[in-house]
Amino acid sequence: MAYGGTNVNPLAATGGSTTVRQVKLEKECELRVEASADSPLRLRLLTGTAEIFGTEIPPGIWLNFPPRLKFAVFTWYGATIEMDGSTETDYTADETPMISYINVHAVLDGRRNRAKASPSDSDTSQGPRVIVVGPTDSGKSTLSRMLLSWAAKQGWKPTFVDLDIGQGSITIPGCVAATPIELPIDPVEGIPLEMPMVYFFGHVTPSANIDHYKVLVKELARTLETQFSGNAESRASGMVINTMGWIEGVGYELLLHAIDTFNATVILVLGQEKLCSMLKDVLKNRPNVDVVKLQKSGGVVSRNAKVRQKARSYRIREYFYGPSNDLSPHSNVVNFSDLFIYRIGGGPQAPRSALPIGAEPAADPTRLVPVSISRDLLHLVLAVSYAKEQDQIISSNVAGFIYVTDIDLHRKKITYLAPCAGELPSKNLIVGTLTWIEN
Ligand SMILES: Nc1ncnc2c1ncn2[C@@H]1O[C@H](COP(=O)(O)OP(=O)(O)OP(=O)(O)O)[C@@H](O)[C@H]1O
Repeated sequence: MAYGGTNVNPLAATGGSTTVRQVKLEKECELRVEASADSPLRLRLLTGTAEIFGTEIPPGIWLNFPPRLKFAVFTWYGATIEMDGSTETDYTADETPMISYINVHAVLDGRRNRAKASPSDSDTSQGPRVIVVGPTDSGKSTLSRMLLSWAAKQGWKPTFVDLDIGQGSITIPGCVAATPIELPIDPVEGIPLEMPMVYFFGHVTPSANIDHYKVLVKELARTLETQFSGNAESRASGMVINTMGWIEGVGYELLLHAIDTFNATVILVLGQEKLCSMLKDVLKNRPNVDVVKLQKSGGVVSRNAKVRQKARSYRIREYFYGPSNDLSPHSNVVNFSDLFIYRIGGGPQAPRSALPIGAEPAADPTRLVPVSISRDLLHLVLAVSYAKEQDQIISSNVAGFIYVTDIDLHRKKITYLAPCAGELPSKNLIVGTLTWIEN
């Protein structure tokens, strides 16, 4: 496999701006923008062709960007862009790693074509299973997005798997999820939400319950495997798997677990030599696995803990109210007895009397524990499980989420916000530590 590469060295930043203006981009250059926090920004393509993270911008049409969105408008052949509104920052860069990224896409495309050509052979009919790894803020989600959009543009239907429970892009935080990508991803609306497969972990870091996290990753992989076995098109299109930025210690173990569980065949390592050489070493006996180092883009914006927390809140808000406040969630009041709430993990595994002398009862990380309704549930986000039976809850995907807005202990009533009116698809709910303060 041959992958090219270039250095990253952005041109001088021009800082934030508020005027209507035109920006001329030379071929293979990009305009990097951070939309302002409190005023609108719109942008349109005047001449040439350009794309935002792999999705072509339609000529002449104004695109409206939500506050704080960070993105780049890249052109392969040259373009003129018009911007209207204010930005925190915007500047052009003439050195990007885009050539090396598109080279990766070309290799993946070849593999998809080979897989398509032999649909009945179970070994060769599998398209590339790409996993993108690297430290926090190395551009993993962005690269995943580009690879998916370029593939979709060519008619493939790759599956996007997002294992990043902190800053995932398929649904709310605290979940591992997958969805087929049938069209290039909309630069403003993001990943389409028609039919994602979502498993709720309920925490924003896997360290809250490593075993539970692994169980969910396995369940997701198992479900996708079943879907692939009956769908040659999805199988040939393959997967792009986005991961967390936790790459040390247990985080590294979880990366290896994900590589194994999804049978990844291409590992793209962004911006870290050490991780790349560790992975090459540990996978050297697997000739069908390629470990490829790629440059991190100079445009990737670092986000501190506060910014990440805000982004999580924003994702939850977006789930209930829509990206442009275009959805109307419903507030419902039900009796405590109408819902069965569970958490995963905790509680002694076996009574002390059943253990060998001297052994301490350990908490079972994957035990289903019924939760009695109290004011502790206030402001928590709960998942509605598809499971019909209790013992299926841990291995079931979820239908959606509710947000607890009031607990009336006296009347034994719980008030919650749900994305739509009517009864919940199931009474079995899962709770973790995912909170949200609506503002
Ligand atoms: N070339 C670019 N120009 C401008 N902004 C960019 C560029 N590439 C990425 N970004 C922005 O930088 C931020 C971080 O990128 P991204 O989310 O891809 O990183 P990550 O490695 O997935 O992060 P995490 O630490 O959450 O795993 C995002 O807001 C993204 O839109």
